Amino acid sequence: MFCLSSSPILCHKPSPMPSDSDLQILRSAIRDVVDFPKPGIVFKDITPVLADAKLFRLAIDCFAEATRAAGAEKVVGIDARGFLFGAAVAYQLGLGFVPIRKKGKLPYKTQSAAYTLEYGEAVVEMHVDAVQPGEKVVLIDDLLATGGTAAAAIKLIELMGAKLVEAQFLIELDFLQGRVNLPADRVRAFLHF
Ligand SMILES: O=P(O)(O)OC[C@H]1O[C@H](OP(=O)(O)OP(=O)(O)O)[C@H](O)[C@@H]1O
Ligand SMILES: Nc1ncnc2[nH]cnc12
Repeated sequence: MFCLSSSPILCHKPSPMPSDSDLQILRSAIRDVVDFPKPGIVFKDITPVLADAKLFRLAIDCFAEATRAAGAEKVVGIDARGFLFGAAVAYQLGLGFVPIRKKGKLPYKTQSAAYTLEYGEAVVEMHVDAVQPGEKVVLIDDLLATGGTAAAAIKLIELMGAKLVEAQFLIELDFLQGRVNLPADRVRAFLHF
């Protein structure tokens, strides 16, 4: 699309925020898989959302409208499911996309952060030049459980001097209270379980 605006975000029509009934349809498409990847975990499977064109668009519209409203200048997505939503949102809004990856996958100089999550522990990394000091970034992932992964990602963003304007998730597992490990006033989830 040709555009005269100096702000890339203004080049794109705002996406409509999905209605409550749309969110209900989206919620009912999330599949529970019991005892995956470990006994005792009820895994929230988003693949039925990804596979359905209308539902995938609804999910992207949720993130895109919130990201636009937050005034983000860049989208950061978490390996791997955060890439599926984050990259599409960045494209939709005309913003750059930055991957935070599991240890050993990024080729250039990295900053790293260790963390624990609902079913394990890991290390995530981000390229040292991926975000700029003062840059407004939105963090996107599919799911907030204990908040360990997102807290590590936010630590990387802030170590680089960028400003987290919002951390956004398609799903929040409310009973795990992951928000307490994050800046709760800048956390948004579209579906709650
Ligand atoms: O809030 P937490 O307890 O930290 O858990 C949430 C994280 O767990 C899942 O990622 P996972 O590490 O399974 O990686 P994947 O996206 O590659 O499947 C999910 O996509 C979040 O990133
Ligand atoms: N219960 C869960 N389902 C899907 N992804 C997760 N990541 C952490 N906990 C999860």
